[in-house]
Amino acid sequence: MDYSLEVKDLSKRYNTFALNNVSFNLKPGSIMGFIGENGAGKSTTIKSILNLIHRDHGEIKIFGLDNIKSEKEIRQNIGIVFDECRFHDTLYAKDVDLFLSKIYKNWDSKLYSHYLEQFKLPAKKYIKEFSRGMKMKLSIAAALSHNPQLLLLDEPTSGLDPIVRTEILDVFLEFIQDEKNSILMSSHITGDLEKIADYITFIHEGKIELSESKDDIIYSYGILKCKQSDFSQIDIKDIISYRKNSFGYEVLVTNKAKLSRKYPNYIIDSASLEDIMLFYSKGVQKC
Ligand SMILES: Nc1ncnc2c1ncn2[C@@H]1O[C@H](COP(=O)(O)OP(=O)(O)OP(=O)(O)O)[C@@H](O)[C@H]1O
Repeated sequence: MDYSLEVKDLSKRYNTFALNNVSFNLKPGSIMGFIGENGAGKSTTIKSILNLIHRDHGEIKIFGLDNIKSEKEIRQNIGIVFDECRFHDTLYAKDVDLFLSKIYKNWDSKLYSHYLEQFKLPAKKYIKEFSRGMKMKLSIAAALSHNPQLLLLDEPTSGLDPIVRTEILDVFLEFIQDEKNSILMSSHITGDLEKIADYITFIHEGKIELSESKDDIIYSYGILKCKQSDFSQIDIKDIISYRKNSFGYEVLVTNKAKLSRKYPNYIIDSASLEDIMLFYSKGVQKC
């Protein structure tokens, strides 16, 4: 199996929004960060992958199987975490064990207890008395304890402090160590993805702008800075997007190394994932 997840030409139209031929692939043994501004289409894509919403067009394969025809079989092998805890407030963490053992064939109560211990979650305390961080850790413990091969995570670390986030990111890194498992994780915390993701897929207004190795993106993208009077010297073909400020222009470019030679008089700084998102969202796009 070449890919754990293949999304091809996925389209979905709502009244005022459309996913437009979304395509990307996720390799086993890797983490893909799924980024984009609010309303870009991340959750709509993840819900389509899980067949929670009806798509208009496209094909989705998970472990090489069609996500609709083989939904039941696939679900047994996927761990899901949304940004809200899906367990009822009046349950104890230990009740989740009983409940999910009836749903998942490969449910591993020992592994679940191990995660409760690792995350310092009390087995006998109402979930309504858990903090947000505790609820997220409970969701992650539950998502991992039926030994899935794919984790689909929609903002799993939102609203959590850096210590809890680091703890959770370590668990995700451990999860993919066997080279069979993989993770698709949407997040606005691009710094987290810079730490753990192997690939980044960036969606903007329902369209995939890039889906590449994180290292290639960080190596290739840059921000060229020039004075207002020099802006016309920049070849329009080299401009992805630009922003004007009081000092001059900032231009998002790719192929930083080549352009540093082409424009030796201008500074080209490295671009972070946040910069890239910002330029696509707030900059003026030229090509
Ligand atoms: N059931 C629905 N009916 C109509 N429009 C919807 C529905 N669900 C989502 N949308 C719209 O689709 C667009 C994309 O929403 P989506 O939740 O996929 O974005 P997102 O990238 O996950 O955003 P966020 O980062 O804020 O979670 C938004 O404009 C949203 O209003």
